[in-house]
Amino acid sequence: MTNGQTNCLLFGHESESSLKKNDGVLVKRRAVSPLLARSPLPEKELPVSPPMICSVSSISAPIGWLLLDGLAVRFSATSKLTFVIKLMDLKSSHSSPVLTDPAPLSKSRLGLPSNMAPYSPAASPYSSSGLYLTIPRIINGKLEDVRVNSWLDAMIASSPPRKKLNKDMISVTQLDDHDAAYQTWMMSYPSALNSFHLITSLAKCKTIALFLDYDGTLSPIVDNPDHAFMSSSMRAAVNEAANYFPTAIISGRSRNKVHEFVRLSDLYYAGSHGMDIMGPVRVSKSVDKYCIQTTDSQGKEVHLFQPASEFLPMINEVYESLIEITNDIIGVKVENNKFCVSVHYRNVDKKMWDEVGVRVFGLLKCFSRLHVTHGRKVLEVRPVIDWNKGKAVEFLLESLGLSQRDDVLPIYVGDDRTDEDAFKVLRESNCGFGILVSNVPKETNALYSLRDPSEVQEFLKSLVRWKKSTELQTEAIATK
Ligand SMILES: O=P(O)(O)OC[C@H]1O[C@H](O[C@H]2O[C@H](CO)[C@@H](O)[C@H](O)[C@H]2O)[C@H](O)[C@@H](O)[C@@H]1O
Repeated sequence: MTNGQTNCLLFGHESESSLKKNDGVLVKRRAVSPLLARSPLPEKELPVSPPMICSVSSISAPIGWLLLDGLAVRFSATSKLTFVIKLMDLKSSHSSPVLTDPAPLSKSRLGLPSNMAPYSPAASPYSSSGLYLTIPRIINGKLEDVRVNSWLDAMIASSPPRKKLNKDMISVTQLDDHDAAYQTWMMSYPSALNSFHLITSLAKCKTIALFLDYDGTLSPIVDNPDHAFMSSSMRAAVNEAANYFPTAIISGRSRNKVHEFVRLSDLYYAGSHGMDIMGPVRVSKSVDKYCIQTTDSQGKEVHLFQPASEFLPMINEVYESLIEITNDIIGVKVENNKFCVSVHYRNVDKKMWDEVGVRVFGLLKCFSRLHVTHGRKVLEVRPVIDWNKGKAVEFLLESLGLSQRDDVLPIYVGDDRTDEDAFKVLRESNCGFGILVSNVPKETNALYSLRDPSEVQEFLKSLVRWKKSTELQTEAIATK
């Protein structure tokens, strides 16, 4: 590290910063040398004063990672301006407090030696309260401190650009930088396809339980949420996977809606971010007032678990109000997901995003038992209850008789912030792992990554091929 200008490389944007600091700039840094990235690496927090970010040019993402002389540095800024980052004074004493990984992989029930595990930093849980970083930016040629602390920043940062980069509009250097940033990030979150041998060696003699998110994981992100169809090849891949592994879809959509999209019967469905689960009849004898025994569309006995059932009238009321208060904003779509409501702003002019937020958060002031979380260009209004996709995974594992067992490997595949709850549960329990679907670097509690739904499909097919071949080998050994 040197004083003065330093070359930097934009890592793409991530969703939110966990950093809280009012005076000066606080950065998290992490070495990204290929050698180090393979082992659980302590993150260091580095308070920098005077601020290290001091002048501006061409970074348009509000939050992200920079590669500075081999160190990954997270930055945050309001998005409407562009930034140049120069390193002025790092004051790196190397004695700053060390943030260690809360779930050391060396203790993992996965049996994965720590030096083989892909490093994943301890991501902070996402919060809807926005960002907390003071950062200097240039306004009209003047350097000003800006407190970035709003839901608008979270709305802007909520989703990577979906459209393919237009190679005519963008320089080769920028394309190279984008790719280099992704490749560097993948050292920490390796491709689940490239790491397939490692994954199957972990899965040997274990029951894999599959948990799959829907939008952005099994279906590509599209402008109209009603058109987020699953391809027939993906349906076939999920169906085959469900023949070999207990499989559940866990979606933010209503359970009925996601079932309409997936149209497969041999799996379990959890809608409304896990607040509406139709699962197997539970072996547990404990009485739960939210759990009722019923039959599914095929007449099979199932358990229906709806921990937010008392919120139904409130959710319907807020849904009607949200339609009313946003109907003059072109492009807003309000979706009733039964126990939660989505307010989509993907098709709203960016200039109006602020207004969408003002109205949604304004209305929510009258509903203290509801809160808002951020998804991909969507505000999700949900009951304030201690339930999420992570709890849904735990609930389903227990229902299937697969919890607290060393011979079970749960794998959760998802692309969005609400999936982080599930990644975190698996990460902290050390019994399985998450796979983040993303084609841009993001902070995550997942262990592996896949670029897009087509890679998810390939991964599912590979799991089935592997399972079939191990079964054949076992049969061959048995008949010898
Ligand atoms: O948990 P998920 O299954 O991923 O559901 C999360 C939200 O997914 C849907 O919205 C997202 O996908 C849409 C279709 O591609 C896209 O138009 C939208 O911008 C995305 O946010 C769904 O419509 C929401 O209700 C879910 O909350």
